[in-house]
Amino acid sequence: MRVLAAMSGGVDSAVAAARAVEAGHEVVGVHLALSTAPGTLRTGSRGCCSKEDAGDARRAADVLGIPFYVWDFADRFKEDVIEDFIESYAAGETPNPCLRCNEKIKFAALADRALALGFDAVATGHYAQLTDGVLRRAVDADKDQSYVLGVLTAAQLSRAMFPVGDTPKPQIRAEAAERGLAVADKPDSHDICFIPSGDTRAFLGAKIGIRPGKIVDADSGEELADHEGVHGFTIGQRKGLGVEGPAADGKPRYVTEIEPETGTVKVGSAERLQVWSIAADRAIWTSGVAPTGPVECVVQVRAHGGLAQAVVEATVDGGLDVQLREPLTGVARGQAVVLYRPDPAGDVVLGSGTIAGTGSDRR
Ligand SMILES: Nc1ncnc2c1ncn2[C@@H]1O[C@H](COP(=O)(O)OP(=O)(O)OP(=O)(O)O)[C@@H](O)[C@H]1O
Repeated sequence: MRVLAAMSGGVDSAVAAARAVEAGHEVVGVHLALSTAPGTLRTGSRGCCSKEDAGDARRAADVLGIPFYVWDFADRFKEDVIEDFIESYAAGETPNPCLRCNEKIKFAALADRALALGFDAVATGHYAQLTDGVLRRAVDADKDQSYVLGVLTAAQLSRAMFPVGDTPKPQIRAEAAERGLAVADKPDSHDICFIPSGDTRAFLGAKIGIRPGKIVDADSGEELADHEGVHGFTIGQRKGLGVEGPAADGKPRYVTEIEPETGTVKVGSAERLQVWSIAADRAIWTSGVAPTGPVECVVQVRAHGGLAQAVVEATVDGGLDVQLREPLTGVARGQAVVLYRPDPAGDVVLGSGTIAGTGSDRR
């Protein structure tokens, strides 16, 4: 096969490319330039956008003896990932930009170009397993990225390869060292690649500006404080509320509701966070076919944790109706609900939807 290896400059994608070569594929490496101003980005740390990362990717490709190119996808990334992220937060949601990047950039724009150039597949260093179109969690549970890949359609999965998903991360580092790849000890990337400071609130504040609103007690309706915009909050957040002390009953307060129209952020007790049902839109079924009846699943509602047994049904408008068998907390609009097969391994991805609403009544 002709395989395009997406090389970030990190250790995982370098080993992924190496394994694709070793498997006998004809491999070409590509680094995506995702920032419109790479020169202004930090050195020393990790992310998607620095010149240093492009150089590391090129050196890895040299070691592997494969052709290497840098493709400029900065405009697409800005439009489809960064702007979507900002708009989603401004609308009171909590988006996951990695998920959007997989859906719109790596396995869409990049894969489309690869296909047009005669490649059969795109290989990445994502930690997930893919066999005969079946997407599964990675062997290394701590590194598993199946959640952010759960948005891929059957067609997108049919041209993807995840060569490192069957191996624990420490082994990948050891393998990189054995292969003479200089990135073997490069630190893992963390957080959001286009916010190198890690300060999401400051990033959003600079982009969205100040949109004042009130923090209100969810029980009494009492106004507790002013805030500078709903983009500073996420469901389940406890710290940084700017509200003095606990509630009257002595219990800590959490963000329980965000109303973007009025700019109201409601805070209340942990019990108010309990969710028993989820409405999602933009459903995707990895098999390519929506089931006709209810399906038993294990659902995951954020990148790390947030797992529960559920019964899921496809809705006529292309969404999902998720009825939980046990309550979940911290379920935010804009995040994905990813569905896993409820067998003991619980590792096969069945599909996903984007969380559009939640309900607190048990059906
Ligand atoms: N700028 C980029 N150019 C090309 N491919 C990229 C880029 N950023 C990410 N990727 C691809 O997407 C995969 C997952 O990205 P993620 O940011 O989660 O990687 P990572 O955990 O830092 O892995 P790595 O060690 O390869 O950087 C990478 O392994 C790589 O294949």
